[in-house]
Amino acid sequence: MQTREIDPVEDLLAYAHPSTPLAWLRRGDGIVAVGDAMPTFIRIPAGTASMRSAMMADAWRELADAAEIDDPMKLPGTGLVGFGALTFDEDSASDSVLIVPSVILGKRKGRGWITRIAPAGDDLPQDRPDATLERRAYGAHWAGTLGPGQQSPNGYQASIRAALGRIGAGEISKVVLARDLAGTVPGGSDLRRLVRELSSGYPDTWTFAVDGLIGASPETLVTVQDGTVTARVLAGTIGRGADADEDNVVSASLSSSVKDIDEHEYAVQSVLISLRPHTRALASSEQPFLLKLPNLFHLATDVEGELSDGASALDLVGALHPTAAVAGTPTKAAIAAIRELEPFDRGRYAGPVGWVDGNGNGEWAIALRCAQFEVGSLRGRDDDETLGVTAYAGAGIVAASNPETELLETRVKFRPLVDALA
Ligand SMILES: C=C(O[C@H]1C=CC=C(C(=O)O)[C@@H]1O)C(=O)O
Repeated sequence: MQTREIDPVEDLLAYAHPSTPLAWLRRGDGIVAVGDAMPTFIRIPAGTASMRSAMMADAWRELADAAEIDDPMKLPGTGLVGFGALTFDEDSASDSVLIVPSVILGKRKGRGWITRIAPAGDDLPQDRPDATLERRAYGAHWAGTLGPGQQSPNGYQASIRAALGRIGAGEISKVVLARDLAGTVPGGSDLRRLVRELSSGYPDTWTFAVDGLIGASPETLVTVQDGTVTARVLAGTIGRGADADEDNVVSASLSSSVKDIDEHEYAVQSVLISLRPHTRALASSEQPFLLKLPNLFHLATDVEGELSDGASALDLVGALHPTAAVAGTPTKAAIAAIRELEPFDRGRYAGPVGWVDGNGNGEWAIALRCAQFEVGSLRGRDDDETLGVTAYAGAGIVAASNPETELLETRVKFRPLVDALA
């Protein structure tokens, strides 16, 4: 494979495939797979005996070890890259995937590049590596529908009450329960429009499109870059106020809410415990800070350490997932409660989504504020066939949770997707 510096491209998404975009963006920077070039898929289906993230990490290591890497730039996202989306639950019926595109365009801090990945023996262009790049005009505006999914608002509140019973009985301390919205989008929709709207409306999030999973997540599961490991833990949420004064009131109430601070602390501890064996000098701030997004405030804690054992970003994904920001505490009992109290399979919602490179560096988010589009068989599909879509949002339940407030919180978390699909 070969990476070459090119003039930075203004709109990376303009080069992506309209119906199966593969993209990872933040503040206009990022990487996208170009057009129709067929990627290589590493699919880890349901029912595999061992941990799917470990199988993926092994498959990636094998591929990376065999690759000839020609990457003079050595920036995050240059060189050999695989885009991944893993299921939340090992028992999910959905596949976990790692996709290696044959052409990638990237941009970071004013520098642009093109990466071409080809089987050994194939010729790669020596000069003007971007000569054949073609922008694709965005397709017509489209709107989708989203309505009740398998978990109704009443059903959701009933599940929260059941969870509160288990918390009261001492079985669990925290569990994150989600609900779903289901709908369709017209056949032939240019899904890049949705990705573009999410990345411009929520520039501080990781905006992703991987195998039909599209969203804008504020939560960094883990990044690894040249031996430095970071994470951004989020838990504890309140909707934005109508104006600056109301924003001050609601954000102050979140910062002082014992319930939210508790909920947050479980999530921070789960990340610290999982990262500690792989790092030295692991540090996090004592107090969470307020992360302000267009739709809500979160309590946030940034974590940073130095990698001590050569683990790859994918290895750390396996060690960290599922954190208590999306599962609960203790993990096993929380997963059992989720399986019983959520009447649907989460698929890749709340799972790890991101990329890994040939040296084990990478950026991974938790797939939140997202929807799964049924694009599995999209290429070669009839253009007028509508496309199914399911969106998900959840909330952390602790002893002091109120079912109605948590339901409202999921409504606020659905906003990015619901607005962008409307
Ligand atoms: C489970 C979700 O959010 C998690 C991440 C941040 C804040 C959360 C909360 O306050 O409940 C959740 O733990 C979701 O967006 O679907």
